[in-house]
Amino acid sequence: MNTENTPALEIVDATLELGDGDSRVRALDAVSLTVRAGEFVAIVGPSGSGKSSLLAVAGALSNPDSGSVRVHGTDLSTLSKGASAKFRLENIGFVFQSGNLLPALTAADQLRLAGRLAGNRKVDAESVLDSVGMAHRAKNRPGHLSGGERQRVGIARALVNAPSLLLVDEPTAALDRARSHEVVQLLADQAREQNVAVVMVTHDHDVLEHCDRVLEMVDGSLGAVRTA
Ligand SMILES: Nc1ncnc2c1ncn2[C@@H]1O[C@H](COP(=O)(O)OP(=O)(O)OP(=O)(O)O)[C@@H](O)[C@H]1O
Repeated sequence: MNTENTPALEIVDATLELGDGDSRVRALDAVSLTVRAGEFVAIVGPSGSGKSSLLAVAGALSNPDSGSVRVHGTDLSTLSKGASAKFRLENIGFVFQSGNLLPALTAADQLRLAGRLAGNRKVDAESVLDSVGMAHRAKNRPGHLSGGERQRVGIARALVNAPSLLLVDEPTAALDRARSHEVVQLLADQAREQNVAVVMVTHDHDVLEHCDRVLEMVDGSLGAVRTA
């Protein structure tokens, strides 16, 4: 059911418990979230409220105990471990706190490797880097890039296989205020231009103006702070 109207992400009543015995916690408590293609959603909330757990179930990294998670119409619980890994590579992009780039590879090679891992040998690394304003740094390794530039390359790498869903974890944690705005504006631009759904977890309330919707996680429950 890969029609144009299918949401990029549809989580219904997801509950996830972590830990054992007395330390068992309900990281997700009947969480529902629908994100359309091209939409940019921010998730805020205190430490330990369940934000990373939400990204983990949305990214097919863990299965909820109950409820369902669909990415572009595919119910993630129906996938075997191998199929889940393949699905993740082809359909979901991840952006981490400080880019998480491989030190030995040039910016262009980071993208080519991500393409090859997903069976995509025809990656036009230069043009994807160009779309995030980094074509002029294609031959640089991460050690010769600024924090903001590393984050841009990380975003380009996450987009290289044209995912339906981009999951972004604290992208501005290592950046100053000006670079933070630039990187989150870039995510907003990419959501629109590539028609990709973006879910970003952040503690940085300063950058929320770039998002279409802001949701707050409290004790495993998700509520709206601002709607589009
Ligand atoms: N592997 C684990 N085993 C047991 N409990 C865990 C595990 N991972 C997380 N938790 C607990 O689950 C709850 C939700 O954690 P989660 O990491 O999703 O929160 P978070 O909002 O992302 O926090 P932060 O902002 O600090 O990263 C917390 O109470 C945490 O202590």
